[in-house]
Amino acid sequence: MREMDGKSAGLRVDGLRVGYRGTPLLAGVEFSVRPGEVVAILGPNGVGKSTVLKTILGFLRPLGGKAYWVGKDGDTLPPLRVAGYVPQQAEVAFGYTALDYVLMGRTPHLGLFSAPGARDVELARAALRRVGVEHLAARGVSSLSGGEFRRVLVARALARVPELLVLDEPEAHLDVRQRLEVLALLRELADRERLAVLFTTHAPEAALGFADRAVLFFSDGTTEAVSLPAGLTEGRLERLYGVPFVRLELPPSGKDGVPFVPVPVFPSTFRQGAHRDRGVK
Ligand SMILES: Nc1ncnc2c1ncn2[C@@H]1O[C@H](COP(=O)(O)OP(=O)(O)OP(=O)(O)O)[C@@H](O)[C@H]1O
Repeated sequence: MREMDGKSAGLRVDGLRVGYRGTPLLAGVEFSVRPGEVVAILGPNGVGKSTVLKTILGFLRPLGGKAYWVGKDGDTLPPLRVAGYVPQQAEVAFGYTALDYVLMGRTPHLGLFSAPGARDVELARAALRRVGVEHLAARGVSSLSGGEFRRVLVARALARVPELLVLDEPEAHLDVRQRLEVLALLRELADRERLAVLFTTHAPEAALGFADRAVLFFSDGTTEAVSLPAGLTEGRLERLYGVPFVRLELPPSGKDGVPFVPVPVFPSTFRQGAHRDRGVK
């Protein structure tokens, strides 16, 4: 891999400050995602995870710092130029088939006023095939299950033939098996096709099972990038969510097995509603 100013190819996020109307939510966001790597962002509701993704992609202006893509040949580009994006919420377009919907992912490659051609259709079909739902090509997107629609959204991002895949809570609202399959697909896209993959999640076990590193966004506005599995300690998770965690050690299951899972412990004070009385007396 060629280096530029000592920097590997991939996404670089340098001292990013994000927020709205000049008021920062998070500062000093610093991490990288190289081709073939999966990086997970973890943090409580409302801390700014989606805001960071949108800022990296250029939909929002940074309050400070920058995010850029270093290409294989050393060129620096805005990340949006090389990215496929799977938003947290996507409009289900009534009247569109899954194939039409995935074809929308080709839009940045089409000339002004030009319709998708045979190659666009082939790339869209290939994207549906890669996520295992080519058989749904002719189905209306509004008739798809949550899990099927998630895969179609990933296919729409892949139809751009991206080098970077950015996903906002890709496994939200899915059952355990579907979550596993979507996360395994992300790992496979990184391992087999050398995509750089960045995703947000509320599940520490999703990061532990499938990511190389995690970036933690704390509610005090600070952030920390940690290696996995070692960096996802009970102490850091408690600081992240304000809930104690215990470590469940797992039996060795081969060299790639996850050695432990952090489990949240819901304190009895919450069960009894005591937290609502805190500070009242
Ligand atoms: N357009 C906007 N203008 C002003 N504030 C906004 C805007 N969009 C989001 N926010 C606020 O910024 C904060 C961070 O929102 P964001 O969606 O980035 O959080 P998140 O970490 O992705 O949350 P969740 O886990 O609930 O999806 C929230 O308080 C939200 O209300």
